[in-house]
Amino acid sequence: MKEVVIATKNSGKAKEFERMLRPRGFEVKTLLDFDDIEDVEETGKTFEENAILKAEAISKLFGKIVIADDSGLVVDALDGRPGIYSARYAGEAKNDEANIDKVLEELVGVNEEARTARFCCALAVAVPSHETKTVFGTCEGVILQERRGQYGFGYDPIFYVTEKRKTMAELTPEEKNQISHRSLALRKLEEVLPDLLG
Ligand SMILES: O=c1nc[nH]c2c1ncn2[C@H]1C[C@H](O)[C@@H](COP(=O)(O)OP(=O)(O)OP(=O)(O)O)O1
Ligand SMILES: [Mg+2]
Repeated sequence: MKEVVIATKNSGKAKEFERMLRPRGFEVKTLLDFDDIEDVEETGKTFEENAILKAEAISKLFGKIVIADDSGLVVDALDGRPGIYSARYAGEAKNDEANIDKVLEELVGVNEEARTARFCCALAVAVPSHETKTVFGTCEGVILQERRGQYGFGYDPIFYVTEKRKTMAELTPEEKNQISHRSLALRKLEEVLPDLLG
């Protein structure tokens, strides 16, 4: 089985990559499979820049091809926040529940039509001695006033996908992987780098 390393410590992302890549014949390794790998500082100004920082740092460390994912929630009524700061929106501790509470509080009094948002995902592939490639995927939705659903991770319970009439957290993992920003970006990656994932 071919191995692919994803430079993430997020178990929600890790499960999604496993579910998407295992049927394509890959064994997925993430940073959760290794001890003591330091966090790569996300000092970029865009999802792409942060994905490149993570992919290149871990590729250099392992001497291998590495894919990194930088993603987040962009809310129109909040001028694009939490955006690249999604993981630590309510504080350094990276707490999904606190992050959701903060977004809901900031949107109190904002009516449904103005609660549009999108999930964004930049994937970067770092190949030793080659130029790093990036792709980008988005998924449009609306922020509800309360949580719904048990699946997924992060902001999924408050992100309503209009065409599915469900929140991301009400979709099964398979259903989420058919429409998500992450799966769209991965499909683009297959087009850009067919030798890697084809
Ligand atoms: O499908 C998603 N469904 C719900 N929430 C999501 C999704 N995709 C990203 N998100 C949220 C989670 C986290 O608050 C932030 C990602 O931040 P991001 O820095 O890319 O990841 P992270 O720090 O959790 O792990 P790592 O950097 O090790 O990959 O956006
Ligand atoms: Mg991060």
